[in-house]
Amino acid sequence: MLAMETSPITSKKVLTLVFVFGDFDGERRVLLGMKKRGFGAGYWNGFGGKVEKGETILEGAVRELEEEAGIRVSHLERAGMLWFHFEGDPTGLEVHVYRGETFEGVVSETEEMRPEWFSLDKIPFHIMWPDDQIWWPVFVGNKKFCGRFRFAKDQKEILAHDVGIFESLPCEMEFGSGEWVGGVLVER
Ligand SMILES: Nc1[nH]c(=O)nc2c1ncn2[C@H]1C[C@H](O)[C@@H](COP(=O)(O)OP(=O)(O)OP(=O)(O)O)O1
Repeated sequence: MLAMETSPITSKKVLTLVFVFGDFDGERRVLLGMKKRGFGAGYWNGFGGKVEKGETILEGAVRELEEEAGIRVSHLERAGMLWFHFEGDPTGLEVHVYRGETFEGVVSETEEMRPEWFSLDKIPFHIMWPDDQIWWPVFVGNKKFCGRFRFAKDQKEILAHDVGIFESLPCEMEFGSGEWVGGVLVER
């Protein structure tokens, strides 16, 4: 197999992604938001965004959830880390994924997101980032995970990826380490 040509990553953006789960008469659901503008507009996703100067990643996650869905959480569990690299873009994304189980306040639509509860057997993967269906089963299985995805320039096609289950986070795997070979990540 030939190594695929990749463009280098020279900087990264640290982002958060929060999924809140709830029980509705015994049916487990997850709160997703339809992104109304910006990066990933038109996709259902968890809530999150950039971590600001002076706040921890967890604080950033809590703030974004309140700004985008109107709810406050006192506890979020660290669930996974995802790295994204788009061909031709030197800035990689380091996304910290969190899970929440309880919250205060009323779920509300905001300028950025239209929230809706989805039963776990009706997750709208066809209207989500294409990587989501790959790591989702590990995430809902309550395993800690790390995943790396290399997207084509069109931000739709996944050229290479791998997802691993880890005992604890951050995982030993590092963003940008290893070499992408024909869809499988090969460690250097
Ligand atoms: N491939 C991917 N799969 C996924 O599930 N979530 C992704 C993703 N790539 C990015 N995200 C998430 C991380 C984060 O929660 C969100 C992007 O947040 P941002 O706040 O950066 O977006 P915006 O362009 O709206 O930013 P602002 O310009 O600050 O409003 O999308």
